This record gives sequence, C-alpha cells and structure tokens, in this order.
Amino acid sequence: MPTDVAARELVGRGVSAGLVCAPVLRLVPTAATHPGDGPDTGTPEERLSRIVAALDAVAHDMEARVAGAPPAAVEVLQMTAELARDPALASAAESHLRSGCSAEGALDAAVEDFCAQLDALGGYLAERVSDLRDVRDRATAHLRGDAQPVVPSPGYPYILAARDLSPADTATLGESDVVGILTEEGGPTSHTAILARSLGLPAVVACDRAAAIPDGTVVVLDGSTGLVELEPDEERREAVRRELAAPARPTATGPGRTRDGHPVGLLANIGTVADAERAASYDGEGVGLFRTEFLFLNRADRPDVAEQTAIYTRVFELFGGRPVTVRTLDAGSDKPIAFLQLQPEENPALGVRGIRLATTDRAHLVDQLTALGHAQRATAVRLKVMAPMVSTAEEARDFVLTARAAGLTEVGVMVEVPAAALRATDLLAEVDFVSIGTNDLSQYTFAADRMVSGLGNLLDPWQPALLDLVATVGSAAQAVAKPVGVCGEAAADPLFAAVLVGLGITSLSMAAPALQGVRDQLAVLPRSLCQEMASAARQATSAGAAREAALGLAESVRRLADA
Ligand SMILES: C=C(OP(=O)(O)O)C(=O)O
Ligand SMILES: [Mg+2]
Repeated sequence: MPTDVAARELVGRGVSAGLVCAPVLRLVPTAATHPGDGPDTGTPEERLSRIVAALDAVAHDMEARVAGAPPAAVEVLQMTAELARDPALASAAESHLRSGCSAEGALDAAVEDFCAQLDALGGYLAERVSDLRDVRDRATAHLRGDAQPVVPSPGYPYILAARDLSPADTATLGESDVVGILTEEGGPTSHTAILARSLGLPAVVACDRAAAIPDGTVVVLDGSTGLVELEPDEERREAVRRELAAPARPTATGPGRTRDGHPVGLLANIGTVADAERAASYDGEGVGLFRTEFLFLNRADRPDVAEQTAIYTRVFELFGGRPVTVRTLDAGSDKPIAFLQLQPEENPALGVRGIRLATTDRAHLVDQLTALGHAQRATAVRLKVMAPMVSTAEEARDFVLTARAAGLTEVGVMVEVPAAALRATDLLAEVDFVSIGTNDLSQYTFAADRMVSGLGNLLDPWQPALLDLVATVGSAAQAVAKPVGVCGEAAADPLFAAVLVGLGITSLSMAAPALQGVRDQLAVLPRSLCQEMASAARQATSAGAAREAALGLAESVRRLADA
C-alpha cells in the first residue's frame, strides 16, 4: 500500500454508529493558510467595510446552502451564518483595526478573542471554537479573493477524510457521494459528530493520522468501535458487504421506551433561544438541560429579572406542557462574567464555580430563580430547575430552599462531582430529582481536563470507574423512586444510552439530532438486556473492553431478531 500510514489499523473515537467499506478521499484543503497575514492596505474604515463584506459573504454562502439541506444541516448552516453576522465580531475587529491591524489581522484577532472566551466556558460552547475559526478561514478566503473549499464528488461512494470538517463542509453531505467520515480532530459533541449521527453516516473522529491516508485507500470504518482497517482483504470486504445488504430496520417514534415498554424520557439539551426553537421541532419529550450561561456572557451588568423572565418565557412557550429543565448559571472564575467580581484563581476548574458562586454572590441566584418563577407562571411549562456543581447534601438543601422560596416546585441538582455521586442517597433526600453531567463527572473522577484532547481515553465515558459512579447514583435514585437523568454528551451514543438505562437512569438528554438514534436503539433492546449490558460493561477493566462487552450483547440480540 503506497502510504506513509504504515499501520493496517487506526483507532479513533466512534461517534456515529455504522459500518462502511469504501475508498478514502481527502477534503480539498479548507483552511486559509496563515490567516491574519494579509496586506495592510486602505484606511481603517475601508478595511472594516471589507471585513463586514467578507463576513456577510460567508453568511450568504451558508444561507444559500440551506435550500434542500436536511433539517440538522439547516441548523448548522444557520448557526454558522449567525456567527458570521454577529455584530460583536465586526465590532471586535474594528477595535483591532484601530490599534493598527490589517483587515485579515483584525479579523483573526477578533475571532481569537471570542475563541478564548468560548474555550474558557468549556463543553458545548468550547466546541463552537472550530466553527468560529471556520468562519474566519472562509472570510479570509473572501478577503484574498481565493476559492471556497468543496467536498469532492467523484461519482462513486467514498469515505471523506480530513484533519477536521467545518459545518459548511458537512452540511450538504446528505446528498453527496460520502458514505462515511473520518477526521483527526473533533469530539462527540462536535458538529461533525452531531451531523453524522443525524444523517446516519458512520463516523470516526480523533483518529490520529487520518488525514495522511492517501486518496483511494480502501478502508473499513466502524463508527461504533472507532476502528479503521486499512486495505482489508477480500474476505473482510465481502463480510462487510453482506452485513450492509441486510434489510433496514424500521425506526421508532414517540416517547422513549425499551422493547418491553419500560419508559425512558428522551430530552434535548439547549443553550440559546435559537437552540430551543430548533429542538422544539424534534420528536422529543422536552428539555433535560437548558444551559443559561448565554444570558450572562459578554456584558458588564447583570441581566435583571424582567430581561431574564422575557427570555425564559420565550423558551418555555416553545415547549407547551412538556418539561423544561433549567440549569442555573454555571460560571466560574475562568468565565468572563464581569458583574460577579470573581477573584483570580490558580485552578479555576476546582474553584468558586457553579452553585459555589451563590455563597459569594447570592443575588444572581435569587434573581434567576425569581425570573424562572415568573416565566413558569406565565406559561404552561412544567418547569424543573437544577443547580450545577453541587458536592454535598447541604449545598443541595440550600438550593432547594432558595428555589422553593421563589415558588418553584420541582427542584434538583446535577451530579458532576464524585463526592455527589458517592453520597447520592444524601442528596436525593433533599431534592426531587438528580441529573448526571458525565462531561464534568469524567473530568473530576479522572483528574483529566475535559478540554485536553490528548486525555481522551481517560475521559471516555465507558471507563468502568465512571460506570460505577453512575450505577451508584442510579441505584440510590431507584431506592427512593426519584428520577435520575443523564445530560452529558455520552447520552447521545445509542449503545451507551442502553447501558445507562441498565444502570437505572430514567431519562436521557442530548443534542436534539441524536434523539432518533437513541430511541431506535432502546426500541430493540429489552430492559433486562440493558441491565446485562451494564453489568458486563462494569465487569470490564478498561473502557474499550467495557464497550466491547456491551456491544457483543446488543449484537447478539440483533442477530437473533434478524434470523
Ligand atoms: C452536562 C454537563 O454540563 P456542561 O457540559 O455544561 O458542563 C456535564 O458536565 O456533563
Ligand atoms: Mg458540567
């Protein structure tokens, strides 16, 4: 094989289930090389109007691709257009122009300012960094008069390989020759993963050297295990073809349930009003996590009760009588929330963040809960409210009392800290429900920064230690018959979702496009099998073995059903 990728197998992270065998083609290079290096011509006003025109051209380009694009792609394209049109971006570029930057330099500096803020916020917001840099690269190409990148259309099915894919690259994959996706970068919450899942395209991300595989190399890609086999022999290719020729299974609709009818709430994660609008149109049972940080970012003054009430009301109206679970502000000293007057900290992830802020600044919590109470009374919503980063039963009790004083009736806490998981029984005695945030629970269990991609194995939700903590919380909740959700990104993986059900989890919250895959998976597995999968996974001694054990059991059922 004429390749500098010597291995016959590569392993990445499977983020969209499915098996495919096809040649690899690489994306025509997308990123503008050395963004920010453009010439320094024209007055600052002229440079600003060139930047605005370039950003506008990017927004138009995204909008032009919307027609005929699948719903999940529309979402991504519109979000990218919104990023390009954000007036804050042009005004940040303007201030860099005033300090003498070229048009390209000012655009680059403005984008990097925003990226630093998003990075500090972590989670879903941090993954928008690559989207923003893509906007910059496209706008830079416009400033330079360069052509915009395209996905190849060779006229035969192929696996698209790249260092990373931008929203615009992936948005129209539904109608292309692409039958699988393989990237070196990206995580389970990246837009590539979300879109791949919604389009049913098998995808593997975080796969070292993926972009070095030469065009034309035939690979078998498994979007469940993350395994990529290079130049498999004819016998293997034939086995994959046979598997793919098997008849398609029907898709499930309505509330989530296992094959034997055990109900599992399927809910959406949202972080903005626009997210809420999109999520409301999916077949889901409500919202399991409404991240409210967007209301507090990039402003010098705190949003007052009236402003917050208006926004919560808009969101609640979208969901009618469905439950909406709002998480109170999850900020810390690494987050640019000016009015909270946070002290600098050496180690912000372990500092005054989440509910701990209420001890230093109670007003923001009381205002937020008051606004939520007003919005609840103005709508038909079933409001559930929960606090982030709770570690002890005392913190839980204090939050419950404060929320009840604001007239809120369903009050819970997130379980994101190992101490909270280990003493879930104590916390559950105080609250109406708990919701496990696997993103932070992994980070704190493994002492592994969730933003460091090199720590992916420790942060793998299949780690048996994480499963043990989830099981502890699941059993504690079952013992007192209280709901226990999972709202970390791991809930979007259909196989992992089945294991969560086996661990006693009663609802799963995820990016809306992932709902269908999880619903379909649960619909074919009886609850008893989910429990067997969970116990097999917990008996394993590594993340990989845990996954294999669960997958083996799920596949045995599928084979029986197919026979
Ligand atoms: C859902 C979670 O919260 P966030 O990702 O917003 O920190 C989590 O930690 O799993
Ligand atoms: Mg969290």
